[in-house]
Amino acid sequence: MNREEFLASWNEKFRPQEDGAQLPPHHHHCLGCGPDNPHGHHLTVHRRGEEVHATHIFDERHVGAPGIAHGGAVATVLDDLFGYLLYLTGGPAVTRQLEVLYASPVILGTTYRLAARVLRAEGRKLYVEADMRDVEGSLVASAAALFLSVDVTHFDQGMPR
Ligand SMILES: CCCCCCCC/C=C\CCCCCCCC(=O)SCCNC(=O)CCNC(=O)[C@H](O)C(C)(C)COP(=O)(O)OP(=O)(O)OC[C@H]1O[C@@H](n2cnc3c(N)ncnc32)[C@H](O)[C@@H]1OP(=O)(O)O
Repeated sequence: MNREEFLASWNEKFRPQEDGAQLPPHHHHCLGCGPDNPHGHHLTVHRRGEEVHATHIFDERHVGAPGIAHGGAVATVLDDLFGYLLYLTGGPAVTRQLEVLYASPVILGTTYRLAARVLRAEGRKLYVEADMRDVEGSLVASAAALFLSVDVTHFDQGMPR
């Protein structure tokens, strides 16, 4: 994707999103949510009020201990979910710090429900939190993160030269 395409898709993504709307992937190859990434989680995320929600099933591509999701894969999904809050706050930001609490093993092939929300915004800083629960509602993981808002030129660093 070149810079012009990037900017065009950016403006489209950051339009206001109605409550209940399915939110667009960060981009088509995003590890968390890109539909065209064969290694990815293909996260599908909706706006629910001032939160973002997703349902996810980890599979053998995400294995750590046998039958259990790798902690890095769980962190990927939580971090990517945070990235969807940016559609509600209205501008780009990136993860500066991420803390994950692993409350119980995340079992492959099992449905989990995730939700994330903004706790507070202070200038460029966005403090966010998320939780992941089993279908009975028990907490299996939670995360807290600091995102820092960036100008779109931040992403020039990854553009092909
Ligand atoms: C190609 C396609 C396109 C299509 C379009 C879609 C693309 C979508 C892309 C993006 C959308 C989101 C996608 C989400 C995906 C999931 C999230 C990720 O995986 S993000 C990737 C991982 N993260 C990084 O790669 C960041 C790497 N880090 C950096 O680049 C820098 O560190 C950065 C930009 C985050 C900050 O650098 P500074 O130089 O701007 O900031 P300083 O000056 O160090 O700090 C700013 C303020 O923050 C405070 N601060 C810093 N750390 C703090 C901390 N731990 N606690 C409290 N305050 C802290 C500082 O004290 C300072 O505060 P004072 O302004 O002085 O008041």
